[in-house]
Amino acid sequence: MITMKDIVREGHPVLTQVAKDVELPLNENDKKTLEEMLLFLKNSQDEEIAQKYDLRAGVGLAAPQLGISKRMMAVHFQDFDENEYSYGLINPKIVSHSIAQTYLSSGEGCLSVDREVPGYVPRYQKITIKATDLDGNEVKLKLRGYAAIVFQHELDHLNGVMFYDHINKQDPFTIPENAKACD
Ligand SMILES: O=C(O)C[C@@H](Cc1ccccc1)[C@H](O)SCc1ccccc1
Ligand code: NI
Repeated sequence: MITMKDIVREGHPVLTQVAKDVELPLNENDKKTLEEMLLFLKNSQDEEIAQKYDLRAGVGLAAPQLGISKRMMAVHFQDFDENEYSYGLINPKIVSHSIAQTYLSSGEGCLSVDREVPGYVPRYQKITIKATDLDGNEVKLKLRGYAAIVFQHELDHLNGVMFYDHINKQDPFTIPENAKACD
């Protein structure tokens, strides 16, 4: 099972590389890795398991965070309207997005960053993502608000971008242009 020792931390070059497309159909090794990533998120949100294995709660995980420079990501969370999202995705891409932006008023964190980095992280308010899921099906997801933020955070990892790269250097708490807080 994946634990925190398997998650690479900032400074590791893989976190700033653009990950490579994954060959389809998924080979056994990549499928196992992606299933393990989804299981890690579920374990990290289970109080007993998280305490037993000292896991930091996570709602998303990207393969580069395991030192694997491949375009695979997992998400497991409920949004503020209790819609559930639980996916292992391969070669995800944003096919359309709003001009309007959003952000979390609490800022963002990252399982690969062992420090607080205060500031607003501007993200698209609405995105449409296309990807292949763990069963080999093409999925098209229309996301907004918190769900859009989580997916964009993970997609950034596939492009070697960290959440703090988006924070305004002059004033971290500048409200992003045409943006509304999502929480
Ligand atoms: O490091 C990661 O990629 C996982 C992040 C994803 C994330 C961070 C901020 C905002 C949206 C997604 C972790 O989930 S950070 C810990 C966390 C846990 C619960 C809720 C939000 C953030
Ligand atoms: Ni992260």
